[in-house]
Amino acid sequence: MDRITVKFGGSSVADADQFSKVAAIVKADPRRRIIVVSAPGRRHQDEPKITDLLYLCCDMAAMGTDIGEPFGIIQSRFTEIADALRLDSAVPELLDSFRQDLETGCSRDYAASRGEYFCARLMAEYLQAEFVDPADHIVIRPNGTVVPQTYQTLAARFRDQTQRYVMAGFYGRGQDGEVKTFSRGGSDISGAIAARAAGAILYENWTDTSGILMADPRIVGTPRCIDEISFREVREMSYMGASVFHDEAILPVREAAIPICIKNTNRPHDPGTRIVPRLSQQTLVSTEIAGISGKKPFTMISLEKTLMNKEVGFGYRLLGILRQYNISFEHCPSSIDSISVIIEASQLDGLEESVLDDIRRQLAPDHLSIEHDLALLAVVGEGMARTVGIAGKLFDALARAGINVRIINQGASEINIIIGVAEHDYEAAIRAIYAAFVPATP
Ligand SMILES: Nc1ncnc2c1ncn2[C@@H]1O[C@H](COP(=O)(O)OP(=O)(O)O)[C@@H](O)[C@H]1O
Ligand SMILES: N[C@@H](CC(=O)OP(=O)(O)O)C(=O)O
Repeated sequence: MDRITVKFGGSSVADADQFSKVAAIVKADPRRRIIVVSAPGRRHQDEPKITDLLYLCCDMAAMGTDIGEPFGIIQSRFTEIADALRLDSAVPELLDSFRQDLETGCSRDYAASRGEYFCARLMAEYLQAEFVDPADHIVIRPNGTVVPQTYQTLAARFRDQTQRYVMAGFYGRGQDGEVKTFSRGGSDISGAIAARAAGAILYENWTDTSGILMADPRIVGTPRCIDEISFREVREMSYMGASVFHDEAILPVREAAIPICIKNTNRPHDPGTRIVPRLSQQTLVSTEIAGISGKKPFTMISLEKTLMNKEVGFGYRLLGILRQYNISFEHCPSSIDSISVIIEASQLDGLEESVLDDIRRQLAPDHLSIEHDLALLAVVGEGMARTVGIAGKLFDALARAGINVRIINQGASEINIIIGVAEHDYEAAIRAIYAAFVPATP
């Protein structure tokens, strides 16, 4: 039988009402056999996600502080779901022994993983499906990819085509055998791994928006939904801040060419966004850009040195200094006598002075400067390389909005243009670009 893997994000499992929407969606199509869930997310804007509370408990316990308050919130959220759905569940009892694990000292990854673990157990009970613990099957390498054997063991676990399985997202085990999580938002990756292992014909990712929107809805009022987007485009958009789908979640399904659909749990009949290996001709001819995303804050270190271009290995030595501090860089624009590196600001926390000192000593620049509080925006689209006037339209929009562009960079793939602006111009820049490419309908 053809099977569909469905992943429900934190907002889709935030309370008992959301659980019942999930059940209705699963039961509406008998091919939806592999279900992956995140930990309960926010029910409203001001509430923390369960995962945030778990990290908090773990950090508080490590400092010897009483975890009563945050743990109480976690406990009542799971208990409320179990009670409202009338589940005779072991989860409330398991939570008591988990509290002891936290208080006697467990790893941060183990603590964070319990949000998905308890949620999946409740969902399996509710759907009368088999619970799958990913720690038994998914082996995660230090770089966040999984060992190939993962797909075989998981495929064997999912072998009964008539059965429904509920697997916890976000974690597996490390090569040392201990519970290990993916990076934040990583249940999307778990869903992709499950889809590939099950040989699914489709990976549906259910969230709280009706697909991938052309811009972040928290910045642009009601952005247009993208009907179809390519694997390459979505990876760029997600990496640059479109948090609705994890940028690494494309990788497991890409090789198997499994299409993905982003759908809205609260509006299941909306068509959603199709993520496909290659765009259809219709999308290619009808879209200038796929969307705009962005993130912040970034820091830019800039060096000037006359005849830098003749000093073989100058850039190599600069990046070598960053490497010594285990700092990765985002972009590295250069000109004849100058070079800059743009770095995610948090990576320089506590290291800034030492890094600058090393650069001064080892590279002796004529001038060295550091600029904080920058934001990066990405305008993404496969069609951009072939369309005349995209850059003109983009920079004209920013100029009209009075926004000073600090950085311009275009990747070799030509599917994105990266623009750096001051952090305080970030939202205005996104709105200006969006309005230029998506004129308001009267
Ligand atoms: N381009 C975008 N399209 C859709 N959502 C976006 C985009 N950029 C940012 N978001 C945010 O991502 C949220 C969905 O991601 P997330 O909170 O991880 O969902 P889930 O709880 O389903 O995992 C949306 O509610 C929205 O605020
Ligand atoms: N719960 C984890 C993993 C995850 O993917 O969550 P969500 O699907 O709510 O983004 C996190 O908050 O990072």
